[in-house]
Amino acid sequence: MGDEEDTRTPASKSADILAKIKADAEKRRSLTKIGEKEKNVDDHKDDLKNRNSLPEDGRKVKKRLNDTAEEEEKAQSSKKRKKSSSGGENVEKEDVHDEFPQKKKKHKKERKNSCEMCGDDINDKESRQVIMKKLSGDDKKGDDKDNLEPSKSKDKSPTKSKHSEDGKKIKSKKMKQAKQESLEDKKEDSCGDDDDLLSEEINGKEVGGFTVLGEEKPKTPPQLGRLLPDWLASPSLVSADLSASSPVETLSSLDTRLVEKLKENGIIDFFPVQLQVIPEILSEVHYGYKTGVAGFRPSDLCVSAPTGSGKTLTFVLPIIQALLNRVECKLRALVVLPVRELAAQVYRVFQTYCEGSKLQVGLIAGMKPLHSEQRTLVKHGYGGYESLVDIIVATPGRLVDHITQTKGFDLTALRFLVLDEADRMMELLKQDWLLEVEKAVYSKGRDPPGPLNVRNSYHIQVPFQKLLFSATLSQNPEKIKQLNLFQPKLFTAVGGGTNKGGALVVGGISPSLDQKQTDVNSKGASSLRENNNDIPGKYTMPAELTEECMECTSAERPLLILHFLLNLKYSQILCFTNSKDSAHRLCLLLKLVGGFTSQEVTGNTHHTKMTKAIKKFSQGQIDILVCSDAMARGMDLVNARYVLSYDPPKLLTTYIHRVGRTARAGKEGTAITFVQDQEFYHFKKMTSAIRRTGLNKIKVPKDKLEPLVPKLQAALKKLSFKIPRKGRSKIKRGTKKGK
Ligand SMILES: Nc1ncnc2c1ncn2[C@@H]1O[C@H](COP(=O)(O)OP(=O)(O)OP(=O)(O)O)[C@@H](O)[C@H]1O
Repeated sequence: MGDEEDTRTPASKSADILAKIKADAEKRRSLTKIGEKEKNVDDHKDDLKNRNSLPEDGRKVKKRLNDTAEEEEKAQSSKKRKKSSSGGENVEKEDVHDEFPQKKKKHKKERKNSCEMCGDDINDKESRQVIMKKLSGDDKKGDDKDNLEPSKSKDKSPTKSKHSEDGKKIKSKKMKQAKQESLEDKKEDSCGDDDDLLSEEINGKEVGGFTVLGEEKPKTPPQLGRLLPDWLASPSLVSADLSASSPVETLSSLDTRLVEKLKENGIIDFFPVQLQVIPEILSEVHYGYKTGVAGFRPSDLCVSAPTGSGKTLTFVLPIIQALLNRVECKLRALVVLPVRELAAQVYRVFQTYCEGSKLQVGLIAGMKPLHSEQRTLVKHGYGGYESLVDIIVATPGRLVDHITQTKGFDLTALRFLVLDEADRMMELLKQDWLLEVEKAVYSKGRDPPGPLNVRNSYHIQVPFQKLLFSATLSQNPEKIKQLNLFQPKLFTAVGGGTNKGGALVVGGISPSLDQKQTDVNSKGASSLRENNNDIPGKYTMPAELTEECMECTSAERPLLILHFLLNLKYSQILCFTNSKDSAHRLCLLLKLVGGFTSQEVTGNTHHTKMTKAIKKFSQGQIDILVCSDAMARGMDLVNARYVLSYDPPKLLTTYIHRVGRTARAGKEGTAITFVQDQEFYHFKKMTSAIRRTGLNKIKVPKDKLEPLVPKLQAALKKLSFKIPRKGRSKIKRGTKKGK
């Protein structure tokens, strides 16, 4: 396009050149057209593009013309300055040229040369200017260059003159002025509010014959508040303070047989969560397990209470009481837990409190082969299959195995479904175990919950109630929705105030919901939201727990353990690592040092070995039990006094469950977390939601650790022989295969 315009310019030699370029390009185009007749329009466009890129000569000419025009304008402006002013900058610039006539000549020569090359008529100023404007399309650039040119020439001069110095001063003055102007502009811009007002005033008005439409400013959206379902927003509050307990007799609705059992097992008082939740469950079985209150289906319950606050008995007791007077043995209660050791633990509690009654409890957690578990669940009688159990404690995987493979395994009479460690169970929902259970429950003519109609009003609908328990229960409505809860009710623990290490209950002591809401929105709570993407205000820590954070290097960690065991004579220590390998290595090392008893318990440990180790630890026969996070949840190690986190946990929930292995049932306990310098910030931030006071770092003086170094080094030397180097085992295996 630009080329076409140039041809239309007044007749000049430069214009001729441009015409030449155009003609050249035309030739090329025509040649390509002849050569490629069958090419489509796109090819033609490409050709035009090539045309723009091909005439290198033309570009050169354009450049030269630019240079020439610039030079000409410089000459013109210097002449004008000469005429118009007698002082200041212009005078100085004139002088520069006057002083250096050679320079002037050189400029002229350059112009002449360039014109010889391009064939332009340099005397035709008008044409040159027009060409210049057309080609460059930017007059200002040329002007700027013009302004700079004299100073450039000055710099190149062999001697520095007075004038040139003056010129510099003037230039710097100019620069300052420009700076000031730009600063003022910026100031104006930064006065946001005033500016906004101004623009609003101007907006829609006539300015210089134009209507100012103004800019559309983005409006900041109003901040959204938390909008929760009613049952989550207004939970029933339970005190986390275990000292606020009441004698077991205070629960008048509890069967006397169970009260006796409790006393036999040394339980004299009920903890707050038990005092509140047991009557709630019992109220729905007052007229038997077959109907809810007034024939309505009972609400599902969610209970969030700190670790070691007695949640297990909270569901064990009312379930047993509901089924105590049953006539026919049918599977009516199902308790699901994430791991088999936990399932075995809860199974033992059920057995303890069912002892002496006709109720039968079963365990299906994969500890025995499937067929031997099947024999304990159902038998084939005269009238078909009969259930041998009233209550089953299960892990989700094995439960699904029985639903799909065990003949006569019938869930249609199920009254209670308990999800202990419910937040973990929600994570396992991906395995669809709950869908399988619900499918089995609503089969063989049992109607799923729905509106009352003539058909279902004729026969009694056994209500199906879900009970959820956890110390870190997710109150994220999206997650909870997956559980298909029916008119759920939430019991959440609050209270206690700060514990000895500064950790506290998120929410604080709050008799009223309003108070709780205030605390929920506190700074700590908001960081919890950040960490977990969950609704805050749900995690509580045992008030008897003392938390410590020990700053150390990676190499110092085993030394610190030796210091605790050998110098401070600590015992009943649970030591958590972040991996099985790490636990294995540490346990080996500690055994090599000697002087105390240690044992390892991880996900790889066989369950009989694990049960033995837990028993020994509870009896005080093991000083330190090194474990992975497989042991972090739910395990009731009654005598654990110290919880060491050899590696700091990555998640807040993991931390809560780890430290919750101590300070249980109102007993004192200490949690010590080893934190390296670079890990401290993350750890502090992660745990900030469960503490109100700052987290203090403790350091053991080096002089206390140094005497232990030779012992550790000797053990490490032995350990290097015990643990094969990377690849050694592979090589061995490889050679075996080769053989
Ligand atoms: N009322 C009570 N009085 C004294 N001890 C109790 C009482 N209730 C439960 N316990 C004991 O407290 C310990 C912890 O109970 P439990 O295992 O039920 O806690 P939990 O809340 O389920 O903890 P976690 O969240 O870690 O699983 C158990 O040893 C249990 O026997």
